[in-house]
Amino acid sequence: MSWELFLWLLALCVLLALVVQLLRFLRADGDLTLLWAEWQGRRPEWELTDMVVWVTGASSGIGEELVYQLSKLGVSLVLSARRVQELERVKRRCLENGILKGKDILILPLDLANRSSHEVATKAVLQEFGKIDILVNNGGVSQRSLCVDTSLDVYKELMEVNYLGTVSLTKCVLPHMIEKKQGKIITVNSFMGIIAAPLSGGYCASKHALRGFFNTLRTELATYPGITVSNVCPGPVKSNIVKNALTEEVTKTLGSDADQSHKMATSRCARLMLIAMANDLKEVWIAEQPFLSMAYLWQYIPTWAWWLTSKIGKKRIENFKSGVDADSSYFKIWKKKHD
Ligand SMILES: NC(=O)c1ccc[n+]([C@@H]2O[C@H](COP(=O)([O-])OP(=O)(O)OC[C@H]3O[C@@H](n4cnc5c(N)ncnc54)[C@H](O)[C@@H]3O)[C@@H](O)[C@H]2O)c1
Repeated sequence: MSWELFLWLLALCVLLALVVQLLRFLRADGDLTLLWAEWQGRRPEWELTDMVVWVTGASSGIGEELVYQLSKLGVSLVLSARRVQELERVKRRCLENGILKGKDILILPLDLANRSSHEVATKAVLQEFGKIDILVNNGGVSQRSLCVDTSLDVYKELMEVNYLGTVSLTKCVLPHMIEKKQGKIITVNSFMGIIAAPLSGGYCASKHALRGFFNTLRTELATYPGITVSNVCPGPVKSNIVKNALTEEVTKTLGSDADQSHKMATSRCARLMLIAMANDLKEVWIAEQPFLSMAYLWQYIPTWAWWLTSKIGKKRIENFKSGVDADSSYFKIWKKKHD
């Protein structure tokens, strides 16, 4: 074979490999490290057994689905949120579908905004189970309103619940993990902690703040390699987050159940979270395309990201003003093509 032919064949192979990778990327629903960990990494079924896992926001959406999947792994669970009845419903389902017994699940009502209660709650968990191996900071509230229209009280509430509440609970649990030199702190952040988008100024600020805090905490815990800090950043996932989103006033939530067909299945998001937990990944991005590409653009080509975000942003505001879900109408077209 001549050298020329060999080089042509080599170029063709490289091109084919690139096309295959591109096609894979178009179907990816997590960042490359996370998907690698799913393929080759530690399995949650081996890594997360016999642990005490405390999940906030366990009464709905991502937190609820996560505890169902955890209840099949043989862990002890602490379910926290504000509504006891909802937590009892979730506990019942855990017992019906999982391998846990009643004594393995503690219902612990908790309001993230009521910071003075966090120390007592932490003591209650330690009293019940003697340890806390994993804290999943999942509870949170979103926002749909323009900056010009939004009362400062809304921003205050978002920072109280999403940021200060989460930081407060983490600070209560941290001394225990430091004493044991062991633990995992998982915080459900958001794409809004990486990128920016109209209608979510306060939410975006609270999630950016969380990312800054937990990235700093990780550097401070460098002398404790047994304590790991993970930021989980989902894109749109099916849940009640938009329905419960705050609007211009702190007393007013969006209230309507918008079309969620363009969003990722909650079960898939929870499974990828378990992979991140089992493999101690520092930050993971969980989203279907085209949302996933937006995170890559913001991270690696911010000039293009700004250009695209301002184009999409205009449509997002138009949708919101005409009462349609901010994202569904245009991303649904992409999704239909690829389903
Ligand atoms: N669903 C998405 O598209 C999406 C995307 C990115 C990030 N997230 C994040 O995922 C996490 C879970 O949200 P979700 O999508 O499951 O929404 P959800 O509304 O279904 O669940 C939110 C949970 O947080 C709890 N919560 C709210 N305020 C609280 C408070 N003051 N004290 C204690 N608990 C409180 C709720 O009771 C509920 O259990 C949130 O942190 C959210 O920011 C969601």
